Amino acid sequence: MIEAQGLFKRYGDKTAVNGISFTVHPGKVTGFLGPNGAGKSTTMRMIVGLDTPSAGSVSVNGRRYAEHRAPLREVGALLEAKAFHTKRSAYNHLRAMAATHGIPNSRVHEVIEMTGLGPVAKKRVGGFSMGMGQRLGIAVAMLGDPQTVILDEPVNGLDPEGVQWIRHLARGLAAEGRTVFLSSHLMSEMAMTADHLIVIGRGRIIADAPVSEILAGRGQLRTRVRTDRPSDLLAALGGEGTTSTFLEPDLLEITGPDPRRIAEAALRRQVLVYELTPLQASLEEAYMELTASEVEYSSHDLPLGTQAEGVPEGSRS
Ligand SMILES: Nc1ncnc2c1ncn2[C@@H]1O[C@H](COP(=O)(O)OP(=O)(O)OP(=O)(O)O)[C@@H](O)[C@H]1O
Repeated sequence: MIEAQGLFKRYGDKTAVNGISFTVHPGKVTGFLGPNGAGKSTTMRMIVGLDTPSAGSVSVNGRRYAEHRAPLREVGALLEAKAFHTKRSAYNHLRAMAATHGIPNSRVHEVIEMTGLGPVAKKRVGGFSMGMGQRLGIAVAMLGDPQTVILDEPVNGLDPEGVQWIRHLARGLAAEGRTVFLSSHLMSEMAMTADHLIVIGRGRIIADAPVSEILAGRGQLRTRVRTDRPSDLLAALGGEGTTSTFLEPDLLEITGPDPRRIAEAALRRQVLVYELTPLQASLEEAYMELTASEVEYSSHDLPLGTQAEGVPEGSRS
């Protein structure tokens, strides 16, 4: 279990994490979602003691990371690009890590097996593809057989097979009762992997709820309605809480009332309706709606003519 209380981090005059409190529970995959620069990596670094909070605290299984006698056995983390000794083989790298933490060599073989590194374990890490490097990072994280696993943007740069592998791994670890905390800036990815989402924007939490709840609560009800008497149907619905757009002369998109209310109004007014399609807010729509005002920079903020160029400072991934 990870518990953050009023966690705050400032770099100079930049507030990266703005007093957030949350709990990440065992037995589930919790997604940590937010646009670039939202404060995800900073929060994760504070969890594993790589950054010191400016205020507030964060604990893993009731203690701060540094207070654990064998932190590697408590928390395994994959954080951003790793600095491996590129001349060493994956096997030797893992063996050295295990040795310094009093972890038996048998565990090295287990994590190599678990991460599918077997065929390349004796090869130099310098020649590894991004996917293999990512697997090695995860093997390191799993070395201490930790109860809590933290992976920062684990699918970044992975091919579809690698993405699926991460998804299965995360779900499998949660099914074993571990606490799994994964960050991403992709809602579509998180929705397929996570049970619970903590959404962060500009250093603040903007949602903390089960994935299903976030989706259900977001996005207004929209229904596509085809009728040859659209004006009569709209009149029957009454104006309040209803907005409509004509897509074609006989096709409306109605926002507000649910499809049943629309059908009832049509029946009352004897209006023939020959299409009635509920439109669900997509995951990305729900996410965009949640974070709309929270992105550090959006393309609308840039001067005209520069919108497709460059990545503004602070919005790196
Ligand atoms: N060492 C640092 N010094 C100064 N500012 C920093 C530092 N680390 C992060 N920041 C700033 O803090 C904010 C939060 O950054 P952070 O990397 O935590 O966001 P993130 O959500 O992980 O973003 P991304 O998805 O782009 O990795 C950003 O504005 C970033 O520029």
